[in-house]
Amino acid sequence: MTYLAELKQSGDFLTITRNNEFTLEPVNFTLDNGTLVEVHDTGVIQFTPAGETTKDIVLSSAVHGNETAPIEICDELIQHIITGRLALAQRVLFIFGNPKSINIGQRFVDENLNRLFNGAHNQETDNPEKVRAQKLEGYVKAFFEQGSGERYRCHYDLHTAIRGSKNEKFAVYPFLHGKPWKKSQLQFLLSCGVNTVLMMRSAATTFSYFSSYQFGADAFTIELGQVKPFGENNMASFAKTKETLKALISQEKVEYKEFNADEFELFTVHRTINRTQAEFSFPFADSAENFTGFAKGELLATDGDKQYFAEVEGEAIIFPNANVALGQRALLTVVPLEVNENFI
Ligand SMILES: O=C(O)CCC(=O)N[C@@H](CCC(=O)O)C(=O)O
Ligand SMILES: [Zn+2]
Repeated sequence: MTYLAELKQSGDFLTITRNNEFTLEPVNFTLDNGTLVEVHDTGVIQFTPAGETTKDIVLSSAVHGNETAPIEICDELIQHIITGRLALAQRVLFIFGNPKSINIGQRFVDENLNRLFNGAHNQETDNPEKVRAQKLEGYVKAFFEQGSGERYRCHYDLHTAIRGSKNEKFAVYPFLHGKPWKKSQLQFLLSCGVNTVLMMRSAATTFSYFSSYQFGADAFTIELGQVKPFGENNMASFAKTKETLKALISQEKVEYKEFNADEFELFTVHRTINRTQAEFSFPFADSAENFTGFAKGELLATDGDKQYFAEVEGEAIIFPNANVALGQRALLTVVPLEVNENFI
């Protein structure tokens, strides 16, 4: 195995992944502490500690290759695990989603990988992202289904946002089809430094929705900050996230402080505005931040000859992106949500 010795010595799975953009020969080996390391593919590495475990944890990053801070967080965790600096207490599957997009420093190569999950990759044309989405679904399926007995499943898909945000860190809580939102998961997010959460109201083709819907995993897309090139991230601003993820994977149990609704800003999606025409624009500048609120009646977007106006006082924008492919989401709008009986 050309890369096995290098991986064992350095733990630098990210470089090995970046040097093998589309495929990587599977290998496995055992660390001195008894943890089994299995490389399933480029960017896909699984750790199974010796002894009893109770949780199956998926940590993904680089689903968009230009979102480097989450990549750096996972890279460090993987290196610390392989070099013995961090001993695991739980099963963990790390995924660098789109290696080629990391190397070109772009959100994606041909198609947004994070719109190709939950079966959306089955559409007509084939491209590397479609092939990759199908493979990643298979690795996550195998990982969760390998776990025997009653086990806890979670998948945290780590991103950063294109624009700045009034709430620097926030999470997207995939639609749960009426199942209750979990306060314990909000406590995990708060421990990561994330106090702002959007509750989605419809099915999606995102990685986090896939794990939530298909395997009942507690899952989020977690926006940890703003897109920056490698080396330009202020890693100090991710310290709480790193520490919380480290505790999650290296401890048998993790205690979070008591839930207090006052510590959170919760939103629910008011609507999704898709780009259907080539002529699509926003009236606001590229510098407009996520969570910017609009007065009722203010223009939000123009799609061809259709104009969208804020329907609710304070309707706020999330993920505005006029450059998405036709038919894809160009804007989410959200309105505040209070903790209610659907939170347990
Ligand atoms: O900043 C943006 O416009 C997008 C940032 C990002 O990649 N967000 C995810 C959210 C996925 C979700 O809705 O769960 C995405 O757009 O894929
Ligand atoms: Zn992203």
